[in-house]
Amino acid sequence: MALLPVEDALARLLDSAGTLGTEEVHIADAAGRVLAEDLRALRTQPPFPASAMDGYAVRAADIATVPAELRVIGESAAGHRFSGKVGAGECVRIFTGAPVPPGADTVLIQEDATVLGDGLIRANETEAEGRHVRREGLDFALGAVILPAGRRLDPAALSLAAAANHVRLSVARRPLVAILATGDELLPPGSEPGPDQIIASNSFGVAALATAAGAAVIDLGIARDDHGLIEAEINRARAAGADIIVTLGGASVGDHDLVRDVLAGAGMELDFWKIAMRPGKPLMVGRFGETRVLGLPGNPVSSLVCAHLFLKPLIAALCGTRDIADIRTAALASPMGPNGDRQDYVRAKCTPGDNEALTVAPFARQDSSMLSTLADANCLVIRRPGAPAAEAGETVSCLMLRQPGD
Ligand SMILES: Nc1nc2c(c(=O)[nH]1)N[C@H]1C(S)=C(S)[C@@H](COP(=O)(O)OP(=O)(O)OC[C@H]3O[C@@H](n4cnc5c(N)ncnc54)[C@H](O)[C@@H]3O)O[C@H]1N2
Ligand code: MOO
Repeated sequence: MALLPVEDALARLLDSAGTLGTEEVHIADAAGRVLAEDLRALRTQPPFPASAMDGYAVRAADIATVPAELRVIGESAAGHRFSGKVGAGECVRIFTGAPVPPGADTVLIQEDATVLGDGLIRANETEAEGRHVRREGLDFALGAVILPAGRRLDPAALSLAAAANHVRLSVARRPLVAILATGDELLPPGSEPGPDQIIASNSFGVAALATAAGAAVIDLGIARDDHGLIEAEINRARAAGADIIVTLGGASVGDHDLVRDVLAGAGMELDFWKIAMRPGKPLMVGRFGETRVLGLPGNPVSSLVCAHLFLKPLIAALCGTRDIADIRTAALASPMGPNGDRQDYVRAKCTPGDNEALTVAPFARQDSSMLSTLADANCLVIRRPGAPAAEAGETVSCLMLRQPGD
């Protein structure tokens, strides 16, 4: 039977994945969270016509012909407005951010004025009306939608929300991701492995990816290849209220690959198992009601590549937003052979050239057990199923894992 294409697998995974409800968080704790509803300004910014420069608040008509002498009748500083009005032949010393007093319509920067003493200045340049004046509401007006629902609260969004006087924000509840490693051979880092043992690594990368994507994570540790032990951990994840259960390993066809059987026995509804992808063929997706299950293959590279392609977008969808993969085109530094029938994600390194155009060098070794090559890669060259051989210099698509050149 033909394996499920990657795009179809992703569409099925994301189908009906909506937000998990909302909660309020203090703005200081809201970084990376996703707005649950449109955010409206609670104030107008700037709340008054404000000077954009240090200088003198003047009437443009008074300096239409220069040089022109003006009388300084007061000062307007940020936080301390001048309470009077500027009349003909008058001006007010003003600083950046300060309210422009009534009567004045322009700010003459101080570089264009000479202080004459006795409360007088001389304007040496003309200035158009409204110059260096930020009109009231230039940034946003009371009641305006400043950020849409679904916007991730990045640095600019957080500062904007704060400027609009929000202190608590309604955000999508974080999905809870429970991660379970399986395998008799696995020990946690810091252990002294026996001759047949290795260190369980996948949970750490997958947890980091899930956290960065906006999830809360519980690490269920390592279950041995034992039906009862794996089932106990799955039950623990469900009791903890996991929205996504991620299993690592045991997803393939070997005699000790028990995960799928255990999950099925526990009542998981299997959506699909095995997809047309390399690495990551044994990916398994199912659900216990609203709890989604993502069975990632045990090979470390397969686990992380699947987490990038499937776990990240699923977390984003459950947060009410979209994960848009960073895919760039690059010229191949060396030729690639024809691809097989699975979509291949080839570990590679992208480098920007003089004109910013990218060149990508695929690595010779593509074993899905090799974390050293994955850590060295800054991108994955996407090779379509059945893609013909590609010459050096041909353009290919690269899924970025880090910045090019990094
Ligand atoms: N006869 C077949 N054999 C395999 C097939 C197949 O189609 N037919 N598929 C291969 C592919 S592709 C993959 S990927 C692996 C996936 O197997 P599992 O998901 O069952 O993973 P395991 O067998 O448990 O482990 C594979 C490998 O990864 C190591 N591992 C597992 N968990 C971790 C962890 N948390 N941290 C670090 N390393 C881990 C494990 O020791 C094994 O070396 O199956 C192929 N076989
Ligand atoms: O597809 Mo497996 O994930 O090649 O190593």
